[in-house]
Amino acid sequence: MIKIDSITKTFASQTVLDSVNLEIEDGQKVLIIGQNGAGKSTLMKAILGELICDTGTITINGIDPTKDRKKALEFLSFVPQTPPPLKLRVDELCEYSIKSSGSNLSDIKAYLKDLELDYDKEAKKPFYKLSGGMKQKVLIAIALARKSNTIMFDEPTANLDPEARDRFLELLNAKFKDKTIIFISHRISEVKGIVTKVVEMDLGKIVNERRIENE
Ligand SMILES: Nc1ncnc2c1ncn2[C@@H]1O[C@H](COP(=O)(O)OP(=O)(O)OP(=O)(O)O)[C@@H](O)[C@H]1O
Repeated sequence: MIKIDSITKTFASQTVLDSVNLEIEDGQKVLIIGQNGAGKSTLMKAILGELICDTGTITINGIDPTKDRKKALEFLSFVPQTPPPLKLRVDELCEYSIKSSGSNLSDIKAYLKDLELDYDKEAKKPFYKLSGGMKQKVLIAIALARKSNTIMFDEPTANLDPEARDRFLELLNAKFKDKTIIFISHRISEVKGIVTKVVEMDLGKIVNERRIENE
């Protein structure tokens, strides 16, 4: 369970997170929505322990990510909005994740296959030379293969074509029903059919929270 209790963060004179309270139960599929600059990515950074808030607390299964980041990150996988320009080859990147997280190559390959990317064909290419959509697929497969119980995606479908987006959602629905999943997206339609709760942010505040029934 993720518990966010009254967090506030101010940069210079701008309050980008303003007394944010949120509880995410195990297995929930949460969409965080809001306009550019609403504070969505900043909230994710706070959950990941990358950002220390001015006030308030966050716990991931009881662990404060700013105090024991290593332990908190065992529970979390994250796919960023912008893939980093890594010079590592795809196989080296996968190897690095396998070593640091205890995942395995056959899972990564299987998820890439589900996303219609042939690992063997791309393995020797430097990551930065892949197309935007291919990079996103590699990062998604690596994140899914980690054994964490929560997966966070910042705009996961931004670089995916409609067919790849459908495959990504099918994969989550088929194999990740038990995981806690947090999406940031501008459109509910991008993650339709999977989300169980929508959290709307505006100017650093949560302005609306609603549950969604998926048939
Ligand atoms: N390190 C920082 N220093 C100063 N201001 C920052 C920093 N990080 C974020 N901000 C500001 O905080 C506000 C919220 O940014 P954030 O990236 O969280 O928004 P967002 O909701 O994710 O937006 P988008 O939909 O455009 O990705 C913005 O006004 C941004 O300029």
